[in-house]
Amino acid sequence: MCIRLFGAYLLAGILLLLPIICYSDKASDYTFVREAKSTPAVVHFDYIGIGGGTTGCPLAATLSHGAQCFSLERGGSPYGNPNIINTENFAPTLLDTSPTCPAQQFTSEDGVFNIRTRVLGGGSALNARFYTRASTHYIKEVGWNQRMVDQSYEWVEKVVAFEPEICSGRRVLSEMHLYGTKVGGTIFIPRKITVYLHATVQKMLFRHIPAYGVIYKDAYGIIRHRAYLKRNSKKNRIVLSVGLLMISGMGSAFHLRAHSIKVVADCPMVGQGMADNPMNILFIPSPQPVEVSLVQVGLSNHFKHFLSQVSISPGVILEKIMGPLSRDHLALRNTNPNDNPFVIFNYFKEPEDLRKCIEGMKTIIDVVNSEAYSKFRYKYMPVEALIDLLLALPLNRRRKHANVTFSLEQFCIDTVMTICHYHGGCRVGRVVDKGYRVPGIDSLRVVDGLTFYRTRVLTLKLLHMGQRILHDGLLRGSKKKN
Ligand SMILES: Cc1cc2nc3c(=O)[nH]c(=O)nc-3n(C[C@H](O)[C@H](O)[C@H](O)COP(=O)(O)OP(=O)(O)OC[C@H]3O[C@@H](n4cnc5c(N)ncnc54)[C@H](O)[C@@H]3O)c2cc1C
Repeated sequence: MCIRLFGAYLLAGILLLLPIICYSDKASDYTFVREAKSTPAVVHFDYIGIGGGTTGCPLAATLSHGAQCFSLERGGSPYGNPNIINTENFAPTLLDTSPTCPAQQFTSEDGVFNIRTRVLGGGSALNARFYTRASTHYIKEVGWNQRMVDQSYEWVEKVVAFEPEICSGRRVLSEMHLYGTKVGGTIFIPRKITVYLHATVQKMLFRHIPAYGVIYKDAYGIIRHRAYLKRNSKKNRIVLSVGLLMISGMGSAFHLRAHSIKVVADCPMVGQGMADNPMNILFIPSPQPVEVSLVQVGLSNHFKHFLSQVSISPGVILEKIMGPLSRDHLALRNTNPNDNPFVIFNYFKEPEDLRKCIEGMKTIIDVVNSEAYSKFRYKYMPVEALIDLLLALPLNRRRKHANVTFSLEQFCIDTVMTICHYHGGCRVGRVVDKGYRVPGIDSLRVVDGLTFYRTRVLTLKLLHMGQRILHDGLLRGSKKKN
């Protein structure tokens, strides 16, 4: 599987591809978005969402139908930030290392540079805008409702996703996510959402087993804020992303005790099974100017289209492996939610992943050597020279072996990068059940990218999960059995 990327984000910064001013979104009037430092010390809500990212925003919008919903995001607003709203700043945003920047860099134990997001909208505010539908096989496998899935795709494709268009600029998807999410055929306008920015949740609060609230820190570093679930609410839930599970006391008891964390539930599978889609690239210098754009063509469904377009668009060609079999784990280094954890993905541990990478690279080389591509590369640079050029760049922190130019197997291993599609670590059936509950903790749902085990159909999943949680609350409200 290959994807064409004109300006792979890390390389683009290094290689200074041509900046072209394209488009920028205007900040919307978000009266429900506030700074955490100006908030009361104690608040009560029906739902508390931790993290205002790709998962958190649409979930909050969905859950706010008929309930008071509170969303806590550790980053700031993407609006007015030129690094986020303009496509040409894609690479500089990812290379920014300032303490509050939207893209918090980390390096996995594999020696591969990676990104954690820190901004309202999360990955949707930063990412490369590549969107695909999931296969019907996948939808059946995870047990989702096909009718609702189809409806959701229609909505996503009408409101959020759009056809690739060179120089169309970036859209901040969180705007769509916060304003309305379609559930069961209706667009809800989330008047009952309150979003706090620069609100870093420190941990969840448990009374015996039920989760009943969270403690969060504001931009001044003050940890006096508390948000509690309303006691008399029929619907109350905390919905969070995974990292905080361990800090809050859910994980391997052995690991938690090593960090002096009180064990709420011994869940040894939390953090296990982490995978990341490995990415390998070739950079092909072109005698012709290269226009900057993000990932806009996926070859899974559009391979023929891609090949037909190759002659007009030189640049970087990459391949990534979707749903790699190689997996490893995530563990805490300390109890600060802002610090990066220990993460190892063990890329290419499984021979099948390596086989796919070699196949992908062979396809890329065939494209580069094709007649159609010839005017977009220098004739005196054979593929070996392109590989040598790549090796001269700080792609990762891995050892480069002597045979890397001649062995595609070694090339894959030594030059592996990431496309930031890490997943696993809190898988359905291992940590959470099909309703995204940690068994035994009814007031808690864990929904984020780490609950995936294979592919990426996030927006769709959120629409589905929001409806499930709502439905669950409504059933509880009417005293029906769960
Ligand atoms: C550079 C890049 C390019 C990508 N390109 C694509 C692409 O083209 N197509 C695609 O489908 N996917 C892409 N992805 C992946 C996609 O964006 C992610 O899979 C998705 O955003 C994950 O959603 P999430 O809700 O799990 O996490 P996020 O969207 O990262 O949201 C997590 C949020 O939680 C907040 N948070 C974390 N801890 C706390 C805390 N303690 N308190 C309060 N808030 C907290 C974070 O600040 C963040 O905003 C890309 C990702 C990156 C980084």
